[in-house]
Amino acid sequence: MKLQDSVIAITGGGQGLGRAMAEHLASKGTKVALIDLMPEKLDEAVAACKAAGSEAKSYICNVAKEEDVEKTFEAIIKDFGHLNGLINNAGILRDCLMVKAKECKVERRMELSQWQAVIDVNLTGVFLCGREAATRMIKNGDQGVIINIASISRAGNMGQSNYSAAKAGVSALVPVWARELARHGIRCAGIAPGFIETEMTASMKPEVLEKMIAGIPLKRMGQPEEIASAAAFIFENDYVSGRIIEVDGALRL
Ligand SMILES: NC(=O)C1=CN([C@@H]2O[C@H](COP(=O)(O)OP(=O)(O)OC[C@H]3O[C@@H](n4cnc5c(N)ncnc54)[C@H](O)[C@@H]3O)[C@@H](O)[C@H]2O)C=CC1
Ligand SMILES: CC(C)c1ccc(C(=O)O)c(O)c1O
Repeated sequence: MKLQDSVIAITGGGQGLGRAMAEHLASKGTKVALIDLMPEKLDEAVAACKAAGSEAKSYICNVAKEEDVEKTFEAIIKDFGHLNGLINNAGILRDCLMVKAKECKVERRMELSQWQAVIDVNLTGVFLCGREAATRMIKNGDQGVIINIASISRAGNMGQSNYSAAKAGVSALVPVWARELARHGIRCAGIAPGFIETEMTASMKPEVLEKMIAGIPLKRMGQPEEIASAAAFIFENDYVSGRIIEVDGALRL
Protein backbone atom coordinates (compact mmCIF):
# COMPACT_ATOMS: atom_id res chain seq x y z
CA MET A 1 0.00 0.00 0.00
CA LYS A 2 1.26 3.47 -0.81
CA LEU A 3 1.39 5.79 2.20
CA GLN A 4 1.11 8.94 0.09
CA ASP A 5 -2.57 10.09 0.10
CA SER A 6 -3.82 7.04 2.03
CA VAL A 7 -6.20 7.76 4.93
CA ILE A 8 -5.19 6.15 8.23
CA ALA A 9 -7.03 6.39 11.57
CA ILE A 10 -4.96 6.16 14.77
CA THR A 11 -6.57 5.62 18.17
CA GLY A 12 -4.80 7.23 21.10
CA GLY A 13 -3.30 9.60 18.53
CA GLY A 14 -3.10 12.51 20.96
CA GLN A 15 0.21 11.61 22.59
CA GLY A 16 2.95 9.03 23.02
CA LEU A 17 3.32 6.29 20.44
CA GLY A 18 0.05 7.23 18.67
CA ARG A 19 1.26 10.76 18.03
CA ALA A 20 4.72 9.55 16.96
CA MET A 21 3.15 7.17 14.43
CA ALA A 22 0.83 9.94 13.20
CA GLU A 23 3.72 12.39 12.63
CA HIS A 24 5.84 9.74 10.92
CA LEU A 25 3.01 8.75 8.55
CA ALA A 26 2.09 12.40 7.92
CA SER A 27 5.70 13.10 6.90
CA LYS A 28 5.19 10.45 4.19
CA GLY A 29 2.03 12.13 2.88
CA THR A 30 -0.55 9.99 4.72
CA LYS A 31 -3.78 11.76 5.72
CA VAL A 32 -4.30 11.01 9.40
CA ALA A 33 -7.51 10.81 11.46
CA LEU A 34 -6.52 11.10 15.11
CA ILE A 35 -8.88 9.58 17.70
CA ASP A 36 -8.51 10.32 21.41
CA LEU A 37 -10.27 11.46 24.58
CA MET A 38 -8.09 14.52 25.19
CA PRO A 39 -9.00 17.59 23.06
CA GLU A 40 -5.90 19.68 23.87
CA LYS A 41 -3.53 16.81 23.10
CA LEU A 42 -5.41 16.18 19.86
CA ASP A 43 -5.05 19.84 18.82
CA GLU A 44 -1.29 19.70 19.40
CA ALA A 45 -0.96 16.40 17.51
CA VAL A 46 -3.04 17.66 14.55
CA ALA A 47 -0.84 20.79 14.34
CA ALA A 48 2.31 18.64 14.41
CA CYS A 49 1.00 16.38 11.61
CA LYS A 50 0.08 19.38 9.48
CA ALA A 51 3.57 20.81 10.09
CA ALA A 52 4.96 17.42 8.98
CA GLY A 53 3.25 18.03 5.64
CA SER A 54 -0.13 16.32 5.48
CA GLU A 55 -3.82 16.59 6.23
CA ALA A 56 -4.93 15.76 9.78
CA LYS A 57 -8.22 15.85 11.64
CA SER A 58 -9.16 15.03 15.22
CA TYR A 59 -12.05 13.02 16.64
CA ILE A 60 -13.03 12.94 20.31
CA CYS A 61 -14.09 9.36 20.98
CA ASN A 62 -14.00 6.78 23.74
CA VAL A 63 -12.92 3.62 21.90
CA ALA A 64 -14.72 1.50 24.51
CA LYS A 65 -18.12 3.00 23.59
CA GLU A 66 -19.85 1.44 20.58
CA GLU A 67 -21.86 4.56 19.71
CA ASP A 68 -18.80 6.85 19.86
CA VAL A 69 -16.85 4.49 17.61
CA GLU A 70 -19.64 4.17 15.03
CA LYS A 71 -20.09 7.97 14.85
CA THR A 72 -16.35 8.57 14.61
CA PHE A 73 -15.75 6.23 11.66
CA GLU A 74 -18.83 7.61 9.90
CA ALA A 75 -17.35 11.11 10.32
CA ILE A 76 -13.92 10.00 9.05
CA ILE A 77 -15.44 8.65 5.82
CA LYS A 78 -17.48 11.85 5.45
CA ASP A 79 -14.40 14.05 5.99
CA PHE A 80 -11.82 12.13 3.93
CA GLY A 81 -13.96 10.06 1.51
CA HIS A 82 -11.89 6.91 2.14
CA LEU A 83 -10.33 4.78 4.87
CA ASN A 84 -7.23 2.70 4.13
CA GLY A 85 -5.86 1.95 7.57
CA LEU A 86 -6.39 1.78 11.30
CA ILE A 87 -3.82 1.62 14.08
CA ASN A 88 -5.48 0.26 17.21
CA ASN A 89 -3.12 2.00 19.64
CA ALA A 90 -5.20 3.52 22.50
CA GLY A 91 -4.39 1.77 25.73
CA ILE A 92 -4.34 2.21 29.51
CA LEU A 93 -2.55 0.58 32.43
CA ARG A 94 -4.05 -0.30 35.85
CA ASP A 95 -1.27 -2.48 37.26
CA CYS A 96 -1.71 -4.49 40.48
CA LEU A 97 -0.87 -8.01 41.65
CA MET A 98 -3.94 -10.26 41.44
CA VAL A 99 -3.46 -11.05 45.14
CA LYS A 100 -0.77 -9.23 47.18
CA ALA A 101 -0.05 -11.03 50.45
CA LYS A 102 2.66 -11.35 53.08
CA GLU A 103 2.80 -14.20 55.59
CA CYS A 104 -0.77 -15.37 54.87
CA LYS A 105 -2.08 -11.80 55.20
CA VAL A 106 -3.80 -10.54 52.08
CA GLU A 107 -2.94 -6.85 51.67
CA ARG A 108 -4.49 -6.03 48.33
CA ARG A 109 -6.23 -7.60 45.33
CA MET A 110 -6.76 -6.40 41.79
CA GLU A 111 -10.21 -4.78 41.87
CA LEU A 112 -12.79 -5.88 39.32
CA SER A 113 -12.92 -2.20 38.25
CA GLN A 114 -9.16 -2.31 37.45
CA TRP A 115 -9.62 -5.50 35.46
CA GLN A 116 -12.69 -4.20 33.60
CA ALA A 117 -11.27 -0.76 32.75
CA VAL A 118 -8.29 -2.29 30.96
CA ILE A 119 -10.34 -4.96 29.20
CA ASP A 120 -12.85 -2.31 28.05
CA VAL A 121 -10.27 0.00 26.47
CA ASN A 122 -7.43 -2.34 25.46
CA LEU A 123 -9.50 -5.30 24.20
CA THR A 124 -13.13 -4.25 23.58
CA GLY A 125 -11.93 -0.90 22.15
CA VAL A 126 -9.73 -2.76 19.66
CA PHE A 127 -12.63 -5.02 18.67
CA LEU A 128 -15.05 -2.09 18.21
CA CYS A 129 -12.62 0.03 16.17
CA GLY A 130 -11.42 -2.96 14.11
CA ARG A 131 -15.01 -4.00 13.34
CA GLU A 132 -16.04 -0.47 12.40
CA ALA A 133 -12.95 0.22 10.28
CA ALA A 134 -13.37 -3.08 8.40
CA THR A 135 -17.09 -2.41 7.85
CA ARG A 136 -16.41 1.06 6.43
CA MET A 137 -13.54 -0.16 4.22
CA ILE A 138 -15.68 -2.99 2.80
CA LYS A 139 -18.78 -0.79 2.19
CA ASN A 140 -16.62 1.94 0.64
CA GLY A 141 -14.65 -0.46 -1.60
CA ASP A 142 -11.36 0.59 0.06
CA GLN A 143 -8.45 -1.80 0.47
CA GLY A 144 -6.60 -1.34 3.73
CA VAL A 145 -4.58 -2.51 6.71
CA ILE A 146 -5.39 -2.86 10.42
CA ILE A 147 -2.51 -2.81 12.93
CA ASN A 148 -3.09 -3.85 16.55
CA ILE A 149 -0.56 -2.51 19.06
CA ALA A 150 0.12 -5.34 21.53
CA SER A 151 3.00 -5.42 24.05
CA ILE A 152 5.80 -7.67 25.20
CA SER A 153 3.43 -8.19 28.19
CA ARG A 154 1.18 -10.34 26.02
CA ALA A 155 3.35 -13.27 27.12
CA GLY A 156 2.33 -12.63 30.74
CA ASN A 157 3.83 -10.02 33.06
CA MET A 158 3.62 -9.92 36.86
CA GLY A 159 1.21 -7.25 38.13
CA GLN A 160 -0.55 -7.08 34.78
CA SER A 161 -3.31 -9.75 34.80
CA ASN A 162 -5.66 -7.27 33.09
CA TYR A 163 -3.12 -5.79 30.66
CA SER A 164 -1.48 -9.11 29.71
CA ALA A 165 -4.90 -10.71 29.08
CA ALA A 166 -5.97 -7.78 26.87
CA LYS A 167 -2.70 -7.73 24.92
CA ALA A 168 -2.82 -11.53 24.42
CA GLY A 169 -6.39 -11.00 23.17
CA VAL A 170 -5.51 -8.30 20.63
CA SER A 171 -2.60 -10.45 19.46
CA ALA A 172 -5.00 -13.37 18.85
CA LEU A 173 -7.28 -11.10 16.82
CA VAL A 174 -4.46 -10.48 14.32
CA PRO A 175 -4.52 -13.90 12.58
CA VAL A 176 -8.32 -14.08 12.94
CA TRP A 177 -8.86 -10.79 11.12
CA ALA A 178 -6.06 -11.49 8.60
CA ARG A 179 -7.93 -14.66 7.57
CA GLU A 180 -11.46 -13.22 7.69
CA LEU A 181 -10.65 -9.98 5.86
CA ALA A 182 -8.14 -11.10 3.21
CA ARG A 183 -10.99 -11.73 0.75
CA HIS A 184 -11.90 -8.03 1.05
CA GLY A 185 -8.36 -6.81 0.36
CA ILE A 186 -7.72 -5.98 4.01
CA ARG A 187 -4.54 -7.10 5.79
CA CYS A 188 -4.08 -7.23 9.57
CA ALA A 189 -0.83 -7.28 11.54
CA GLY A 190 0.44 -6.42 15.00
CA ILE A 191 3.36 -4.74 16.72
CA ALA A 192 4.48 -5.87 20.19
CA PRO A 193 6.70 -3.13 21.64
CA GLY A 194 9.03 -3.58 24.59
CA PHE A 195 9.89 -0.60 26.85
CA ILE A 196 9.65 2.57 24.76
CA GLU A 197 10.86 6.00 25.89
CA THR A 198 7.74 8.13 26.51
CA GLU A 199 6.58 10.78 29.01
CA MET A 200 5.68 7.91 31.37
CA THR A 201 9.16 6.39 31.40
CA ALA A 202 10.70 9.89 31.63
CA SER A 203 8.88 10.36 34.94
CA MET A 204 10.19 7.11 36.44
CA LYS A 205 12.79 7.23 39.24
CA PRO A 206 16.33 7.11 37.70
CA GLU A 207 17.34 4.06 39.78
CA VAL A 208 14.21 2.11 38.69
CA LEU A 209 14.83 3.09 35.07
CA GLU A 210 18.49 2.06 35.27
CA LYS A 211 17.60 -1.39 36.64
CA MET A 212 14.97 -1.88 33.96
CA ILE A 213 17.36 -0.88 31.15
CA ALA A 214 20.05 -3.23 32.53
CA GLY A 215 17.69 -6.15 31.83
CA ILE A 216 17.26 -5.25 28.14
CA PRO A 217 19.83 -7.08 25.94
CA LEU A 218 20.27 -3.96 23.74
CA LYS A 219 20.79 -1.89 26.95
CA ARG A 220 18.44 0.93 26.00
CA MET A 221 14.74 1.67 25.67
CA GLY A 222 13.16 1.83 22.23
CA GLN A 223 12.32 5.15 20.61
CA PRO A 224 8.73 5.98 19.52
CA GLU A 225 10.09 6.46 15.96
CA GLU A 226 11.21 2.81 15.98
CA ILE A 227 7.58 1.75 16.52
CA ALA A 228 6.43 4.24 13.88
CA SER A 229 8.84 2.86 11.27
CA ALA A 230 7.59 -0.69 12.02
CA ALA A 231 4.03 0.53 11.37
CA ALA A 232 5.08 2.17 8.09
CA PHE A 233 6.80 -1.08 7.04
CA ILE A 234 3.59 -3.07 7.65
CA PHE A 235 1.49 -0.61 5.64
CA GLU A 236 3.93 -0.57 2.73
CA ASN A 237 4.68 -4.31 2.47
CA ASP A 238 1.66 -5.97 0.83
CA TYR A 239 2.70 -9.52 1.82
CA VAL A 240 2.74 -8.89 5.59
CA SER A 241 -0.45 -10.16 7.24
CA GLY A 242 -1.50 -12.30 10.20
CA ARG A 243 1.80 -11.77 12.07
CA ILE A 244 3.10 -9.70 14.96
CA ILE A 245 6.41 -7.83 14.73
CA GLU A 246 8.27 -7.69 18.06
CA VAL A 247 10.19 -4.43 18.60
CA ASP A 248 11.68 -4.98 22.05
CA GLY A 249 15.49 -4.91 22.00
CA ALA A 250 15.45 -8.72 22.53
CA LEU A 251 13.85 -8.41 26.00
CA ARG A 252 11.80 -11.32 27.35
CA LEU A 253 9.76 -10.73 30.51
N1 LIG B 1 5.09 3.05 25.98
C1 LIG B 1 5.48 1.80 26.02
O1 LIG B 1 6.60 1.51 26.47
C2 LIG B 1 4.61 0.72 25.49
C3 LIG B 1 3.34 0.97 25.01
N2 LIG B 1 2.58 -0.08 24.51
C4 LIG B 1 1.26 0.16 23.97
O2 LIG B 1 1.32 1.22 23.04
C5 LIG B 1 0.09 1.95 23.07
C6 LIG B 1 0.37 3.41 23.30
O3 LIG B 1 1.06 3.56 24.52
P1 LIG B 1 1.64 4.98 25.02
O4 LIG B 1 1.81 5.88 23.88
O5 LIG B 1 2.81 4.67 25.87
O6 LIG B 1 0.44 5.44 25.96
P2 LIG B 1 -0.06 6.91 26.35
O7 LIG B 1 -0.77 6.78 27.64
O8 LIG B 1 1.05 7.90 26.25
O9 LIG B 1 -1.11 7.25 25.19
C7 LIG B 1 -2.31 6.55 25.07
C8 LIG B 1 -3.34 7.45 24.43
O10 LIG B 1 -4.57 6.73 24.36
C9 LIG B 1 -5.62 7.59 24.75
N3 LIG B 1 -6.73 6.82 25.29
C10 LIG B 1 -6.77 6.14 26.46
N4 LIG B 1 -7.97 5.59 26.65
C11 LIG B 1 -8.72 5.93 25.57
C12 LIG B 1 -10.05 5.67 25.19
N5 LIG B 1 -10.89 4.96 25.98
N6 LIG B 1 -10.50 6.15 24.02
C13 LIG B 1 -9.68 6.89 23.24
N7 LIG B 1 -8.41 7.18 23.54
C14 LIG B 1 -7.94 6.71 24.70
C15 LIG B 1 -5.00 8.50 25.80
O11 LIG B 1 -5.76 9.69 25.98
C16 LIG B 1 -3.61 8.74 25.22
O12 LIG B 1 -3.58 9.86 24.37
C17 LIG B 1 -0.78 1.30 24.15
O13 LIG B 1 -1.66 0.37 23.55
C18 LIG B 1 0.23 0.58 25.02
O14 LIG B 1 -0.34 -0.50 25.66
C19 LIG B 1 3.04 -1.35 24.46
C20 LIG B 1 4.29 -1.64 24.93
C21 LIG B 1 5.17 -0.64 25.49
C1 LIG C 1 5.70 -3.75 30.33
C2 LIG C 1 5.59 -3.16 28.95
C3 LIG C 1 6.92 -3.13 28.21
C4 LIG C 1 5.01 -1.77 28.98
C5 LIG C 1 5.64 -0.72 29.62
C6 LIG C 1 5.06 0.54 29.62
C7 LIG C 1 3.87 0.76 28.97
C8 LIG C 1 3.24 2.11 28.94
O1 LIG C 1 3.86 3.07 29.43
O2 LIG C 1 2.13 2.25 28.39
C9 LIG C 1 3.25 -0.31 28.34
O3 LIG C 1 2.06 -0.10 27.70
C10 LIG C 1 3.84 -1.57 28.34
O4 LIG C 1 3.25 -2.58 27.66
